[in-house]
Amino acid sequence: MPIQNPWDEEVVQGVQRFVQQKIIGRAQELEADPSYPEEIVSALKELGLFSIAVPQEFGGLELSVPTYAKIMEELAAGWTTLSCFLNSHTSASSILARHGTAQQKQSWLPSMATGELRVAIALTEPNGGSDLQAIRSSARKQADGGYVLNGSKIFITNGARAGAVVVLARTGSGKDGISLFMVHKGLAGFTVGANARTLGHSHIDVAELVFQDVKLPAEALVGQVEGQGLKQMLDALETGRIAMAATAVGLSRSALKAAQDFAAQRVAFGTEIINHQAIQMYLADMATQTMAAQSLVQTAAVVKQSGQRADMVCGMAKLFAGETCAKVALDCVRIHGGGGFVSDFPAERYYREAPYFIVTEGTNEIQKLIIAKRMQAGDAQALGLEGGHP
Ligand SMILES: CC(C)(COP(=O)(O)OP(=O)(O)OC[C@H]1O[C@@H](n2cnc3c(N)ncnc32)[C@H](O)[C@@H]1OP(=O)(O)O)[C@@H](O)C(=O)NCCC(=O)NCCSC(=O)CCS(=O)O
Repeated sequence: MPIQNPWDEEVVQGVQRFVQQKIIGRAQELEADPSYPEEIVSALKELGLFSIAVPQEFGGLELSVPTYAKIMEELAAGWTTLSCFLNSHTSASSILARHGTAQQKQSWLPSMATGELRVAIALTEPNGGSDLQAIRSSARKQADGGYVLNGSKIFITNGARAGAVVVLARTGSGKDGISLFMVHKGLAGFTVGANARTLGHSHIDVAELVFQDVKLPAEALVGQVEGQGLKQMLDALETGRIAMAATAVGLSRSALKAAQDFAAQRVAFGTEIINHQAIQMYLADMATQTMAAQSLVQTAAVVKQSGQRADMVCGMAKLFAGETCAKVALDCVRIHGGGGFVSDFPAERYYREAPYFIVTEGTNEIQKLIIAKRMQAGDAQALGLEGGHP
């Protein structure tokens, strides 16, 4: 019986064609080229991929979460950087689509859909990132209804190239004292600091953003309600975690393919190394773990699409896919032997890129805390994980 995939096949096939025609065989060269791949970003715009979470009435594709996840996987199977161009922008679009006022949607979403306006999300601060309630950036309400924003953010993906940023800031105390703001670049007092140098994805900005007495209009407050920012962001992070888990699956698939191809042509002890059981054991584990991660990511995407709270299963997908990716990338290096340690083969790049999926979008240790907390809340039962123990 054919498996009924939960994603939109036609859209996914279009992305697969793009990856096949424009990326496969070029990723090493693209990664090594220090210039920014404008041509590739433009192609992503032409494909409509900056509009994945934008409702159709604002010019978007309004794709389902399973389709989004599959697209991220396919892009990453070509070059993980492609998915990293899209993740925070898609999270920002979904925040506006789900929580923005009619006026906010009208003024932001059409230009975000074309990619003319790229938007980043800014959570992490110099004093920490795992504990979102500990943020220190503040937005003080003014007599005219506007706000004055102060604080700084670090490690902001696409932060330098984005034309605007969704900023998490304190407007009061406690968990209900956090709000989200749409902040345009170019506002007085908003500066972009240095881009961090990173282990992989050299074309993705990892920027510092500084806000010094930035005057925001009242309309900058997402949804025009204070105190909802933490929940709005935690909800968006569920999709962000699925997206990064799917990207990790794409990378794992590439590492698996590279390892298998190398093993099929490399000769040792009188035969191609793929004929040695030691190598077969690795390949079998890599394939099984990659497929398990792929299935878990799609399960998380289906749960998220259903509208129910999905942080437990999204945490599981991000945890498992991230750890699998790191392991599969390391095994790919092992199978390449010395060749895995030099940049002539992509194995070395996969190995440098993989740890990103352990730490991004909430570290994997944070995912474990979320999973354990939601088990206490009964989500394991809802996901069908409860046993028959009396
Ligand atoms: C670890 C955390 C989850 C800890 O959260 P807290 O313990 O501080 O908060 P909670 O008490 O769990 O929740 C507060 C409040 O929100 C509600 N909630 C929680 N989760 C959700 C959800 N998924 N959807 C909706 N609402 C949610 C919860 O019920 C509480 O409300 P009530 O009390 O019930 O009314 C959190 O701090 C966390 O996730 N930390 C990790 C931060 C993170 O992921 N950072 C990564 C940043 S982005 C990045 O890495 C770069 C990528 S980029 O795109 O640039």
